Amino acid sequence: MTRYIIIGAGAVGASLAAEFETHGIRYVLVGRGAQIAHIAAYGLSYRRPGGHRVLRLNTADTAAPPALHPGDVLVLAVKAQDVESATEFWAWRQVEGGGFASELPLVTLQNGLAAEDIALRRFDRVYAASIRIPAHYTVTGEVVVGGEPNVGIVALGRYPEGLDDTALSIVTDLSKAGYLAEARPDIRRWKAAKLEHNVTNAVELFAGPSEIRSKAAASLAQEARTVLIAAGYDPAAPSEWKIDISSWRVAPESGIKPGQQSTWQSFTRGTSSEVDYLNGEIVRLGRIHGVAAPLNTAFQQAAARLALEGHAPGTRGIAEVLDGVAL
Ligand SMILES: NC(=O)C1=CN([C@@H]2O[C@H](COP(=O)(O)OP(=O)(O)OC[C@H]3O[C@@H](n4cnc5c(N)ncnc54)[C@H](OP(=O)(O)O)[C@@H]3O)[C@@H](O)[C@H]2O)C=CC1
Ligand SMILES: CC(C)(CO)C(=O)C(=O)O
Repeated sequence: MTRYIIIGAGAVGASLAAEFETHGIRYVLVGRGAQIAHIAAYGLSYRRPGGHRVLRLNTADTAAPPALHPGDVLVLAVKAQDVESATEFWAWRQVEGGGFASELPLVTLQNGLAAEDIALRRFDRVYAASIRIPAHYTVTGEVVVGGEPNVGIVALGRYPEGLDDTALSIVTDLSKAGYLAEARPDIRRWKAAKLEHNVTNAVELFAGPSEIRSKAAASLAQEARTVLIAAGYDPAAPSEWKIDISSWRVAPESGIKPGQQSTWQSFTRGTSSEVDYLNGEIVRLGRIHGVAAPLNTAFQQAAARLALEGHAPGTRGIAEVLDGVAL
C-alpha cells in the first residue's frame, strides 16, 4: 500500500492527513515549528461541516524526517515560495534499499504555475494538482474545512502532461479519502484556470466598498486570463469536469467566511506571502509575452508594501491600491 509523505502541515496538508487518517490511507504528515509540535502533542483540532474532532495523526518534524521507502509518494503542501527549499531538502535523501527520493513520485498542490518547473529540476516524476478546498488555518493546531459533501475538488495529472498508473492510483486514493478527484492529462490548463481565480486573493488584503472590491477582482481575473492566453495557456472551463461537482458547496456555518482565502490567512498569521507566485506569475508572463498587467502589478506591489510594514489584512484601503490604475 502506498504511503504518502505529506510535506507542510497547514490548511491543505493537515486536512489531507486528517482525511487519510480517517479513511485508512497510509501517510506521515511532516511539518515544522509550533504547528507540528502542537499536532504531535495534542492532535489536530479539525472542524468539518459534519462536526469537530481532535485527531491523532502520524507526524514528523522536518528536523527528524521519516526514513523513505520505495513506493512512498511525496506530497508537497507548502506555499509556492517554499517549494525550492522543500524540494532541495527532500530530493537528495536516500530511499531505503537504494536511490534518491528524487526518483519517487512528487505531487504538487500549490496554487500558481511555478511549483512544477521548480520540482522538475530535481524530481523525475511530478504530478501537478489543482485543488479547490475551503481550508482555513490561522490558529496553531486548528484547521477548518467547509466543503460538503466532499472535502474539496482536485484535478491531477502528470506534469507537464499525460497520465500514468501512478496518477490514476493517487486519484483513486484521494477519492477514497473523500475528495472529488479527477485524473487529467492536460493539468497545466487546470492550474491556469485556478490561477485566474487566485489572483483575486489579493483583493481580500484591502478594505473598501464591496462593489469596488468585486470590480477589482473581476478585472484582475480578466487581466490574468488575457495574459495566460497570450502566454499560450488554454485555461480549462468548469464544464470540462467529467465528475459531477454540481452538489459540492461551502457549507454555511462551517466556520469558513468569505474573504479569508489562503493569502489572507498568511497575512493574518504574519507569515510570508504567495502573491509573487499568483499576481506575480501574471506579471512575469506579461513581461515575457509583451502584455501589460498593470492591475496585477499594482496588487503585487501593494501586498509587498503591506507585508513590509507588517500590517494585517484590512488595515489599508483598496482605493490606495487602485490609485492611477483603470478598472
Ligand atoms: N488554504 C486554502 O484554502 C488553499 C490553499 N491552496 C494552496 O495550497 C498550498 C498550501 O497552502 P496552505 O495549506 O494554505 O498553506 P499554509 O501556509 O496553511 O501551510 C503550509 C505549511 O507548510 C509549512 N512549511 C513551509 N515550508 C516547509 C518545509 N520545507 N517543510 C515542512 N513544512 C513547511 C508552513 O510552515 P510555516 O508556517 O512555518 O511557514 C505551513 O505550516 C498553497 O500553494 C496554497 O495556495 C489551495 C487551495 C486552497
Ligand atoms: C479559492 C481557494 C479557497 C480554493 O481552493 C484557494 O485556492 C485559496 O484559498 O487560495
